[in-house]
Amino acid sequence: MGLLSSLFGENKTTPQRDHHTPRSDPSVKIHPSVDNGVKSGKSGFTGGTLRCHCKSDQVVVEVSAQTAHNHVCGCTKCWKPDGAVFSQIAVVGRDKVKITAHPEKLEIVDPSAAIQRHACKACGVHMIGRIENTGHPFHGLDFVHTELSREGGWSAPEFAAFVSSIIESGVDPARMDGIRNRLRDLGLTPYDCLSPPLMDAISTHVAKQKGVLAA
Ligand SMILES: N[C@@H](CCC(=O)N[C@@H](CS)C(=O)NCC(=O)O)C(=O)O
Ligand SMILES: [Zn+2]
Ligand SMILES: [Zn+2]
Repeated sequence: MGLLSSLFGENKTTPQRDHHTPRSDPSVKIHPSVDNGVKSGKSGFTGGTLRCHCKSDQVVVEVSAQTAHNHVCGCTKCWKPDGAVFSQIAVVGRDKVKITAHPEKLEIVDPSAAIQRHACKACGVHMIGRIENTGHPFHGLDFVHTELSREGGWSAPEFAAFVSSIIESGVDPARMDGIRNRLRDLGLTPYDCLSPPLMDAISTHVAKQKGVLAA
């Protein structure tokens, strides 16, 4: 069935909420950091140390500030721990991020992507996502997975991004209602791109670049 006929045709495949549809699917492994409830961040927290999953010669990244805009992401590009359907990812100023051990083990997963994800060649964990394009709305921010640190107190995930994209990793579309409701139960409002404040920030940046809004 084509895309349009699946959306508008008689054989509509999008599941409708009825008594067979679970309100929430607590069996889904969203991400280990949120599956037992979202932990709050600590005020006054000033950063910590991220380590890759290698048993020896770990890549180490020092982050010397609290993160912001932490969220879970369902896209296929962000690194996820084994068994998780979502990644957990936050941003921090790139001047607060330093690779302090084994930078030679890092490689950029996709140099053509807007976010250059530096992954450990040995264990596959993404240590930083960096934007080199100075015109990008998020230039100056690095993306980090704070679960790679032993410290507690990092900013808590606030929402779920790119939720529909989990289907691209093989999740059955029929489970989407249950998974979105599980995210809502956890306090992570599901969006199919980024959250409204972040989408507004991107469009504000683009509007200023185009000159339709005062810089
Ligand atoms: N549906 C796509 C979405 C990919 C996507 O756009 N990811 C977002 C969220 S991380 C992004 O900002 N990508 C920029 C990039 O990867 O460089 C997928 O799952 O692969
Ligand atoms: Zn590693
Ligand atoms: Zn992502």
